Order: sequence, then structure tokens, then C-alpha cells
Amino acid sequence: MKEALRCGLCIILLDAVLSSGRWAGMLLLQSSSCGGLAGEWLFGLMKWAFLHLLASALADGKLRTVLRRFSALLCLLSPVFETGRILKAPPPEPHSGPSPDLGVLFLGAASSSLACVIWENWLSGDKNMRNHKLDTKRIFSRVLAYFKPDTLYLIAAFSFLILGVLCDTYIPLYQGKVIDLLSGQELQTGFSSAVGQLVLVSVGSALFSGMRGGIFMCSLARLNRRLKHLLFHSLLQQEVHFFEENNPGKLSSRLHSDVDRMGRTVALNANAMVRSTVKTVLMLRVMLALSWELTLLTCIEMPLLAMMQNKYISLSTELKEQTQECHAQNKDLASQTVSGIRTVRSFSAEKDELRRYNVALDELRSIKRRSGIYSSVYLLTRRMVSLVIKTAMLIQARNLISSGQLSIGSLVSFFLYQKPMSVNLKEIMYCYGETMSTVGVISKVLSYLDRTPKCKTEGDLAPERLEGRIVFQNVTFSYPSSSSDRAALKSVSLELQPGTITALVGPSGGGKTSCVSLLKRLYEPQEGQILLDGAPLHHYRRKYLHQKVALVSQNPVLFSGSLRSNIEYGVKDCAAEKVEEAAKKIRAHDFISEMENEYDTDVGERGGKLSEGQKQSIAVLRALIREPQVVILDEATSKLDVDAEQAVLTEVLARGRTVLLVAHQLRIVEKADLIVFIEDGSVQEEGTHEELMARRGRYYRLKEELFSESS
Ligand SMILES: Nc1ncnc2c1ncn2[C@@H]1O[C@H](COP(=O)(O)OP(=O)(O)OP(=O)(O)O)[C@@H](O)[C@H]1O
Repeated sequence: MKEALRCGLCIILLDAVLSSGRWAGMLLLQSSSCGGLAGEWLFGLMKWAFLHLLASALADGKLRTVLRRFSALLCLLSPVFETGRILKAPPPEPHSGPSPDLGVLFLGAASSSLACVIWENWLSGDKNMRNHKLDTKRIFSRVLAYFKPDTLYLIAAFSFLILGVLCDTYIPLYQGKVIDLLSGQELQTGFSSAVGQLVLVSVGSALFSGMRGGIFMCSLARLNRRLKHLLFHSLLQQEVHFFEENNPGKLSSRLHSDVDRMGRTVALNANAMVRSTVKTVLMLRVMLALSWELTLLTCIEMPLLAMMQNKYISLSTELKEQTQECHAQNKDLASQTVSGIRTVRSFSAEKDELRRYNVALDELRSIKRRSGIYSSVYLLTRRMVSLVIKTAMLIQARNLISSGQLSIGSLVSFFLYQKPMSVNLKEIMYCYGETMSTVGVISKVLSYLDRTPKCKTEGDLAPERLEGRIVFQNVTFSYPSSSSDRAALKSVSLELQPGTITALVGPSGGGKTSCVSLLKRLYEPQEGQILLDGAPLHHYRRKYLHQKVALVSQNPVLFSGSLRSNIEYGVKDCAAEKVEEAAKKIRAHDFISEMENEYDTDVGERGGKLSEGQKQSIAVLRALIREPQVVILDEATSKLDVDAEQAVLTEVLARGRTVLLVAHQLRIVEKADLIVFIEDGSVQEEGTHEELMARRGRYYRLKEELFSESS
């Protein structure tokens, strides 16, 4: 600050020295003129060059830029002022330039310093603000690019908008004409034509405005559809870790409310802004013709309001973002509780859930309260500024009328124009503010649209014949979201042979599910690799891999719709006979046939109308109709009866498939050809049940703990 003051004073001093030198020269030469207006400009520019050099020598970085701006203001203020004065009231004699006056020198320095302080502190913003503006510009050009397919619609909409505004502006003019004719003598001759013109512009205004609105809404709907499609597509490509970091409530809020808001803000605000700007320009023309002084005062309101609005926008943008996050969290909290109501009820945790929800609501309330306070302070200050300006205008109007420069009629017309003009300006500022406050929302949506999934690109292997031999080679893996250094899998090596059942057993948290997740490529190992028929998994085409390696989990996710749509999920043109044949083999056909609409029975929200065992049967069927070569059953038969479980095992083993079981029931583990005992992320023991029992190692010691029932 001190440095800036010191440099500023140096510049003012040099300016004073140069101006005094000029006046001294004029006195010595006994000349009253120094080249007139041209001389004034020449001297100003020369002074600017000197001060510019001084500013460059005195400081660097941001201060140098500020000093350069200050020098320009100091040197050019006087020629600009003189030019304006001459243009407004041309002097009768040739202009001789300002006479030597220390007061003028002081006033110039003071007004330049004041303007510089206001500009640097409130209007220009700091570097971060400028970067923010650049970012904002980039963000909006990105959004506009999404409108590209609707260019024709938009051209039509904006053309209708301008035509509508033109008609709107002429309506009062023709109304005035009709009133003049009604009170005048030429009633018969010009009346019909004036009424005709009035009707024409009124019909034009209604027609064009209607068409503009319709086309804007239509292109907005198209944009929304396009953006939602792109965003949903981008979300579906993301790796599983992304969904662990972003809860479903947050993502659904981005996909629905944020995309809607983004389209609405850009399209509707652009529409309102263009409409108001065109109207403002037309009105400004008329107002300037009536009184430029009053118009100037009207326009002073604008930067002041803009300054306050800038501050308000930056504060409210932050709060709006917090509100969005809070809304998403609350939504998520409520939907989690409602969907898990059985668990909540069975643990009698209603009060705890209510307390958690209340805490979340309190947080939202406190954000909204802050937002309300900001909004009222902003509104109050804005109104006060308007009041002060209006008073100044009345005083100026009185002066103009008493000096005969303005008639009372013109003043009335001016005020008649002022109201809609300020409404338009407010609308422009409101739209600007509203658009700016959605920058945060838009940039979040864009960041999701631009996000590159952090997973290896898919290969192009898709062999017609697949044996199904799986090899884990020294696989080490930690979850991306895991805060500790502890790896979920440490150098795991194992082999799954085609035509055999391998069971993964071990204590909870041992690493069984992690093996399954890696095999399904939900995550990528940090070290080692998993081979399928000798080729790493990422060499295979993704769709092919998920078809050939099928996973059935303990709590399968069913979607609302019919049984058939759930069974055929993701498979095109699946024959009904094939589904029925598979259902018969795993003993699911019987319970399906007993249902009201058989395979077309609605399963309800998330399969809520089915029992847990029925859901598991449907999930097994869904896997089998894809004709996989490797089947992973992760506790997938735990809710089935013994016969159905046996039928499932027989069917999955058919056609020499490789079967991987994660099970906690001894009766099924005993059937495995190979049991892999995994604990603390490492393979501890391998063998058949009998071999492991005979070895009397960890498996033998933990048997009671590992299995929930004995056969
Ligand atoms: N999504 C995750 N993010 C971070 N860590 C995880 C995640 N899932 C599992 N883990 C951790 O990885 C380790 C292995 O977990 P894993 O689910 O593979 O065990 P598991 O043997 O399948 O257990 P269970 O029999 O209880 O299902 C555990 O320490 C667990 O806390």
C-alpha cells in the first residue's frame, strides 16, 4: 500500500511539473493559446508517454499495471473534458486551451486518484476475479456450443424476438397518433389508417412474441434432452470408485435439477436479456433527445447497482452451491432411510434417523438464513441508492426547467420512459446476476460431462471359443477410496480351472469380494494381472467380457418392470423358449408359472414383490441366458432351498464352465473341487475340504466361524 502511494505521488508530481513547465513556457512566450484542442491532445499524449515510462521504472507486476492505468487517466482527463465541453457548447472564438490554474491541476489529480481507487478496488476485481471471468466466459461458450444443433431454431427465435420488440416500441407511438386524431380536425381522413397501423403493430407484437416464446421453449426442451443424455452417458462410463465418491442423491440432482436449471438460465435469460437490451437502446435514443443530463443521471445508477450486484452475486453464488449440496445430501439421507425402512424398524432406529435428518435440515436452514440476510441488505442498499439518484434528478430537472432548457411536457415524457427503461435495466441486471449465479452449477455439470473414466481402455479380444481358465498372478490391490495403506489383496495368485468349482472362503474382510470385483473389472489391480485364457482381462472387449464372465450376487438388483425384462436385461432378441428352458433347469419355472402373468408379471420397485429366494433365481437366470463361460456365485444361492441350489450348481457347471463360489455355507463349500482360504488379503491355504481339514491349519481352526450352518 505504502509502495503504491509513494509511486502514485511520484507520478502526480511529474504530471504537475510537466503542466507547470507548459504554463511557464506559455507565460514566457506571452502566448495565450498553445495549439488549441489539438495542442491539448498532443500535450496530453506526450505527458502520458513520460508518465508511462516512469510507471514502468517505478514498479513491476500488478502495481505497474495499476500505475500505468493511473497515468493514462491523469493525462487524458483534461483533453477528454475539453473535447466534451467544446462539443456541447462550441465557443464563438477559436479554442485557446485551459488557462494556467493550480486548482484544475489539483482537481485532475484528485479525481483521477479517486476513479483509480474505485476501479481497482471494486470494479475491475483482482487477478482471481479476472481469471474467474475468463472461466465464466469459457463455461458459457461451452454451453452455447451445446445449442449448435438448434442454431436454426435460435435464429428464428431471436428474429421473432427483435420483430416483436420493434412492434412493441411502436404501439405507444400509434396510440398517441390515434389520440391526437381523436382530438384533432382530420378525424375522417387519417383515423382509419392510424387505427390500421395500430392494429397491425399490435397483432405483429402478439404474433411474434408468441412464436418467439414457443420456439425458445422448444429448443430448451431439445437442449435439456441432449444434455441429460450426454451426462447420463458420461456417468455410465465412470469407474466404480466415482460412484463411491459421489452418492446417488448428488448425481441425480446434477442430472435433473442442475441440467434443467442450466438450460433454463442460459436460454430464458439470453431471451430476456436480448429483449430488454433492444428495448433499452430504442428508449435511450428517445430519452437522450429529451434531456441528456437527466439520461446521464439515470445511467449513473447502473454502475453503482452493478457494483453492488457483483458483490451480492459472488456471495450468493457460494451460498447457492452450498444449498445445492445440502439439498442433495438431505435427499440422499431421506431416500436411504426410506429404502432401508426394514432395517431402521428392526433396529428401532427411527429416532436416530430423525435426529440425523434434523441436523441436516438445520444446516440447510442456516445457509438459507444467511442467504436471506444477504438478500435483504442488498435490496435495502439498492433502494437507497435509487432514492438518492431520483432526488438528484428532480433537483436537476428543476434547474433545467427554470433555465428554460426543458419543458414540463418533455419532463413528463421523460419520466414516462424512465419507468420501463429502469424495468428493462433491472431485468438485464437480474438476468445477468441469475446467469452468473448458475456458473457453479454449470461448471459442475460440465466437469461431469468432461470427466474421463479412470479405467484402462478396453481391448478388442472377443474369441468365439473361450475355455474360461482364470489365473490371478501376484495381484495386489487397494481400494482407491481406502484412506489406509492397507491393501485389500496382497500378491494373490490362484488358478480357476474350467469345468470345476473353486470356493473362496475366509473370515470377513479377508478379500473374497475384492477378488470378484477385480475379476469383473470393477476395479484395476495396482500390481500383477488377471489372465483369462492367457490374456489380461483388459485386452478383451468390455461387453464380451461381461457376457462371458457372469456374476450373481447375494442381493441381486432387480429393476421395476416384468420378470422377462429383468431376465433379458441387456440382451437383445432373446427367445422366450430359451428363457423357459433355463428356468426349468434351475427350478424357477414352477414359481414363475404360478404367478398371475407368468413371465410378464411385474416385479415391483427393485423387485419388491418377489421373495429373496425368487430374486436370486431370477438373477441366476439372468446370468445363464447370456451363456457365460465363467460364473461367479457370490453367496448367490444362500436363500434357495437345497434342491434349487443343487439344480443351479449342476446347471452352472454344465458345458465345462468355470465356477467361482463365495460362500459361507459348508454344504455348498464341500462340493467345491478346490477351496482357497483367503485371509487378510493373502491366500493362506488351498485344497479340497478333506485336505484342508486333514492339514488342521487356519481353515480347520476357523471352520465354526466361517460357516453359518453345517450340512
Ligand atoms: N469399497 C471399498 N472401499 C475401501 N475399502 C474397502 C471397500 N470394500 C472393501 N474394502 C476393504 O477391503 C478389505 C477386503 O474386503 P472384502 O470385501 O474383499 O472382504 P470379504 O472377504 O469379501 O468380506 P465379507 O466376507 O465380509 O464380504 C476389507 O478390509 C474392507 O474393509
